[in-house]
Amino acid sequence: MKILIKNGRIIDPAGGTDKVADLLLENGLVAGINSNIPSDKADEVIDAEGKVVCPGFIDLHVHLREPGFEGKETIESGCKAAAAGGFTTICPMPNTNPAADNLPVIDFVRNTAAKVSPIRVLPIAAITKGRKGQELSPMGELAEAGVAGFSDDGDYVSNSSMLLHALLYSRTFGLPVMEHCEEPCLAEGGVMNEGLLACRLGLKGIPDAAEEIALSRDIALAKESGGQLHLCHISTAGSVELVRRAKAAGIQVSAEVTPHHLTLTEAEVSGYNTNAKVNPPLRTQSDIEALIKGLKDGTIDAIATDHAPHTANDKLCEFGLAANGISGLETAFASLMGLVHSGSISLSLLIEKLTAGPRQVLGEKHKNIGNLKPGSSADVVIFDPDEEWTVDTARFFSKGKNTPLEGRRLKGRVKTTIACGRIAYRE
Ligand SMILES: NC(=O)N[C@@H](CC(=O)O)C(=O)O
Repeated sequence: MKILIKNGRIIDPAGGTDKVADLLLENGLVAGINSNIPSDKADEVIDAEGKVVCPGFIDLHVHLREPGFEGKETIESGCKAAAAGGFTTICPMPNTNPAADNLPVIDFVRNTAAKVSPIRVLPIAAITKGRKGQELSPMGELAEAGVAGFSDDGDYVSNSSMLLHALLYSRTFGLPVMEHCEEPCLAEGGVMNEGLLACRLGLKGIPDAAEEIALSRDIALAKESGGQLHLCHISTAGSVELVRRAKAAGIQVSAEVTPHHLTLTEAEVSGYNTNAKVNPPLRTQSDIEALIKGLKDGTIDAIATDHAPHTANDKLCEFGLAANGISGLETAFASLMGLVHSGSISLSLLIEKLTAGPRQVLGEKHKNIGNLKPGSSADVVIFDPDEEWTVDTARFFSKGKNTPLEGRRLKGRVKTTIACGRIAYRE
């Protein structure tokens, strides 16, 4: 099977490419980039004039909810949503029921994905059994089975000795330990960012310190162990500075930020909108500025959606009782394009943080994704950077309609997603 993508602006940050040319995909791999590749060579020709062609996006952090919470999302609905969002590789988190802390659950996720998913699914296994923080999961067995990393996401591994050992083991596996940094005593009962607005709304806040204390301890443990620490969804200016200093000191640490923490502030919560309730909470404009600076100077390695779908009932309730999370796969790219259109970041930086950046966190084993070098996996997204559209959750592939972006105009639209040389999504 040969697919020829003609006359697109090909941007591949890993290969330093940014030019108008043709891209040929053959037998699931990138065959080459050239000008005027003859069309008769291809089974399918896609006209990409005026569009951008880049490596398929990689999302280090999604919640697919299956097994256990199929009312919120299934592997099939989540993977279709991902493909529609331009993602060709996603890493589902293990906070399912049962938790993905053992081989049968990991196998179930992988086998189901193999049957129903148009894109690549690289599951993350739990750090501790049942994500309870008491006893390590069989990390060696899970690593051998090919999981992409370890995380108790949704919960912080409070026991320092437990996390130290997980980091020590991660060294032998060459896999990231992905931490949800939240000091539970400080965060307890909090439902939004701590500050004046929380006071005015009468809601209990979560202070920056809850994230920063947790993250500081984790950095100390990464230094102690030499393990590969990855910090999930960092959200405060203080966290950016702590990661910056850790990297400068040579500690092996990487970090991700979500599209919502880069584009939305706590003001979204003003009308007690439960669709803006998320963990970590939406913060302030100065946090956004620090996070963008962190993307630009390399402190933050990747943008990850933390796609957290919930049912309508999970959100149709008092603010304090509503579930945390934003369904993000289908709006991530376009909402981030807002940062490009406003001049806050460049298009190539955005693409880098959705492709080469997360690829690096996954390690050498996955070096054939996140770039368009010949021989790499034929994972490609074609998008129109200027097309405007209105978010309509009724049209989401995701079962999770929980987004504060409903009805918003966004600029930038995914047109075609190709994963492993096959069309995964076409508008
Ligand atoms: N990010 C979220 O707001 N929610 C996550 C878990 C979590 O990180 O709290 C979820 O699984 O729903």
